Amino acid sequence: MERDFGGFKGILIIGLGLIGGSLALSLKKEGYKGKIYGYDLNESRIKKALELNAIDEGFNRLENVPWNDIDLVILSTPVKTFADIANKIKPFLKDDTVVSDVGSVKGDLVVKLYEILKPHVFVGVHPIAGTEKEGIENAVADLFKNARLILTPLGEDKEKIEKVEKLWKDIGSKTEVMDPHLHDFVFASVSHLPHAIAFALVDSLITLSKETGIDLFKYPGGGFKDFTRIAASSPTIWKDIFLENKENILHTIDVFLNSLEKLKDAIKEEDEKKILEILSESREKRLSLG
Ligand SMILES: NC(=O)c1ccc[n+]([C@@H]2O[C@H](COP(=O)([O-])OP(=O)(O)OC[C@H]3O[C@@H](n4cnc5c(N)ncnc54)[C@H](O)[C@@H]3O)[C@@H](O)[C@H]2O)c1
Ligand SMILES: O=C(O)C(=O)C[C@]1(C(=O)O)C=C[C@@H](O)C=C1
Repeated sequence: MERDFGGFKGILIIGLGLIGGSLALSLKKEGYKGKIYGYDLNESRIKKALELNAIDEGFNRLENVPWNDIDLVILSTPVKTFADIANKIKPFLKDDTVVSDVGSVKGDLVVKLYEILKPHVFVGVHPIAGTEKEGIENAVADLFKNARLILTPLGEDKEKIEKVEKLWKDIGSKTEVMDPHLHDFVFASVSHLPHAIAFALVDSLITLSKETGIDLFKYPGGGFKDFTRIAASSPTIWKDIFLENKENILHTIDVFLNSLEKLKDAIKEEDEKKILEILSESREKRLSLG
């Protein structure tokens, strides 16, 4: 099929961070011929995006954006800013302009965005790719190649939804449609909980270091570093994700605490059979992931 990136002629990326920047670089690298505009509150991000040739023009005031040239807007800021941005851009949008996002939370948030933005079409998107780094200075042009991408569309405008899907397919993503609330349970489990645990694990070592006066951070080997890479992620991005997907995250944390208690009890009781059972089952599951 022809690579037309959904046929969009002008794309505005709001938030020139790791993900917005990587999307702009991917589009350029894969041969997107339309114009890419960037908007960010942080002027240094705009400057960097222009230096990297990730965008054609950059703005830090919405009034200055050439709205008549834009038929797709992609929100790529922290998720708790989305509703406010949607309200602010709505008066500027052309009738047929589509709004989409890359946020890590969908659920009630995309329902809210759909309501704010209608009659414009809003298509929720979540690329399952990223790193612990932030900002366009750390953007990666191949980030979305062969990566899973979840679409959580609402409404009936199949044509516009397919255009958004085509754009991501043309930069190499493997797309899949999911109910937005199911999405939030799934990614609370496989992404948000691991981040919460990684942050909490580092916090535990801070506490133990303070309690003992021993700087435990002098000693980590590969295990601790592998396990906690994601605790170096942006606090602002993750604060917003935790709050916006609160109920699912609270539930997954409870389940995790139960698992930890189960292991703790087996260790306390020196129940070798139980310990082996827990570790073997987990190991097998982890090995099956490759
Ligand atoms: N980092 C990941 O691994 C990852 C993966 C998939 C999806 N996401 C999602 O992508 C989105 C962006 O994350 P990121 O990692 O690129 O973050 P980032 O911190 O690298 O970039 C966010 C950018 O948004 C800008 N910004 C913040 N508030 C703004 C506002 N109100 N108006 C305009 N610009 C504003 C910041 O200046 C920054 O340049 C988030 O919604 C996040 O949940 C992140
Ligand atoms: O690899 C990482 O650093 C990531 O955290 C990427 C990751 C993930 O949890 O897998 C983080 C948030 C997203 O919304 C999607 C992907």
